[in-house]
Amino acid sequence: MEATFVVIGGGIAGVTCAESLAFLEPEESIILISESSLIKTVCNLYNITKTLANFDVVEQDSQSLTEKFRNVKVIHDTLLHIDDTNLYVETLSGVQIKYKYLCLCMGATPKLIKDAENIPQILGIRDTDSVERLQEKLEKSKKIAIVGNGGIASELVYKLQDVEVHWIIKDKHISATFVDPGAAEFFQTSLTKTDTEKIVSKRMRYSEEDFRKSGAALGPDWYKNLTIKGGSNTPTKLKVHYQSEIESIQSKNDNLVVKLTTNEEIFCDLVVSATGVNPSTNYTIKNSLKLSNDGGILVNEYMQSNIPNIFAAGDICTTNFPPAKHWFQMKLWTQARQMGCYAAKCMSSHNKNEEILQDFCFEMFSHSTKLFGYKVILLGLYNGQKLGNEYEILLRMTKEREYIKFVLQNHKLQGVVLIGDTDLEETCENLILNQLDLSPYGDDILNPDIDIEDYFD
Ligand SMILES: Cc1cc2nc3c(=O)[nH]c(=O)nc-3n(C[C@H](O)[C@H](O)[C@H](O)COP(=O)(O)OP(=O)(O)OC[C@H]3O[C@@H](n4cnc5c(N)ncnc54)[C@H](O)[C@@H]3O)c2cc1C
Ligand SMILES: NC(=O)C1=CN([C@@H]2O[C@H](COP(=O)(O)OP(=O)(O)OC[C@H]3O[C@@H](n4cnc5c(N)ncnc54)[C@H](OP(=O)(O)O)[C@@H]3O)[C@@H](O)[C@H]2O)C=CC1
Repeated sequence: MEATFVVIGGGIAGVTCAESLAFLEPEESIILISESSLIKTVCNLYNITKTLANFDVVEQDSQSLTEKFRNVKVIHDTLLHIDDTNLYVETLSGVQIKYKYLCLCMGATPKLIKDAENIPQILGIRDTDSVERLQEKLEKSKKIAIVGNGGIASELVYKLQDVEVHWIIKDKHISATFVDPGAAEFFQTSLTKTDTEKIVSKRMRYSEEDFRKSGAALGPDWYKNLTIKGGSNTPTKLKVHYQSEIESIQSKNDNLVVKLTTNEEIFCDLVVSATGVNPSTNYTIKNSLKLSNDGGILVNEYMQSNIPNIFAAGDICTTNFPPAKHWFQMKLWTQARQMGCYAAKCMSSHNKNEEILQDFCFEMFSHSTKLFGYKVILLGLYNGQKLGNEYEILLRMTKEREYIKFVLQNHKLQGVVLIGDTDLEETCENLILNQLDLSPYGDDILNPDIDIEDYFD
């Protein structure tokens, strides 16, 4: 078997890459290798601003892709080996597929705490199977511990019902991968809300029917229609263990004893390790691909690895080019989609010997999500990333309504955190991109009596 373009992985990066190739190269053959018959696709895409987009994510039968694009073939199989000298891949079922260009989009797997190897009550979350396992174990649990202070932990803590939750975080404030201590304080009231008081999400989400197995990472609002309930008949109780790490976990008669670096001990039924991801390395290759310290395939500004006709996109790759001032990589859905699309453009341009222009999406970091029931928009260097101590912060907060943080350097906007319905995303994006001198406006820029949007119209 052979194809001009072979793409591996049925997650958002791989599927977007295959779809984009089909559009850009209608006369060339494309093979997508997906481990399952369900693939992730994006629909109802609309741009909120130049860099921010909202979209629905649906899991579709891979046949829909082949029906839509006659030059795409989907093979349900697993990549085992790449022979990059003779340009073919070998799969688990023994098929060899020759390629001219190969794009690796095999995502990542949860990076669990070390005790997980020996203790089955320590779980991670990545795909629908792992969530089902969590649901099953939770039903029998009265008390659980969650370790990690990023996206998954923040979402789980808000969603869990009928269980006592001990949230173990290294930092002085919650949700540290996304927000600063001020915003964490803003979220505090949400933490103590009862289930019925919690704000219902109105954003993109899966329907019950869509929530099926695919092996790919779950995405925005994955928990929306799920019941994630413990086995306690009392309402959810939460205790946050700040500046704590796990020292050891012992399993005693199906119960776990979690010892923290603060010497505290937690007796619980289950531990959820929400401690980040490791890029997939579940294949072999004849010559070496250069990897970053975190195991990601290093890619240049054209999503190209050190082996010229092997490209990579999404959670499996680590960017290795001087980024634009306001951009940095994070393992997120949006970036996986953008990289999948851009890798397709790069491979196609390479194939046609055309010049490649870097995509606008690498100009500025942008992320739209939901935390503790609030809309959260992060733009540019929203936490002062890359700025050292050389920046100022302007804040405006109205309890339970909005939290706005501007990060300024030399009176120019470098990043923002917008929580709640602020309607400021477009204005802020423009101010970051065009680096307007804001000194004439002073602190008035966040004066609630002034409509910033009008100001900069
Ligand atoms: C619980 C959860 C919630 C999240 N929420 C958000 C959110 O709200 N917003 C956001 O922006 N991001 C979110 N993310 C992150 C986002 O889902 C990922 O960044 C994104 O899906 C990565 O896409 P990908 O295509 O690179 O990888 P994946 O989705 O991991 O897809 C990789 C695919 O490759 C397949 N594969 C692996 N190895 C092989 C092989 N050897 N051969 C063939 N196929 C293989 C896998 O089965 C999988 O289908 C969330 C992640 C999780 C786990
Ligand atoms: N709403 C959203 O946008 C969501 C996004 N996601 C994405 O899905 C992926 C997986 O999510 P998640 O697992 O939460 O990963 P994240 O990278 O978001 O967070 C991992 C957290 O675990 C901490 N950590 C790492 N190792 C340890 C350890 N050994 N002990 C204690 N804490 C540790 C990290 O701290 P430190 O950084 O200090 O190492 C960090 O706080 C991420 O790419 C995430 O961005 C997931 C859910 C929602």
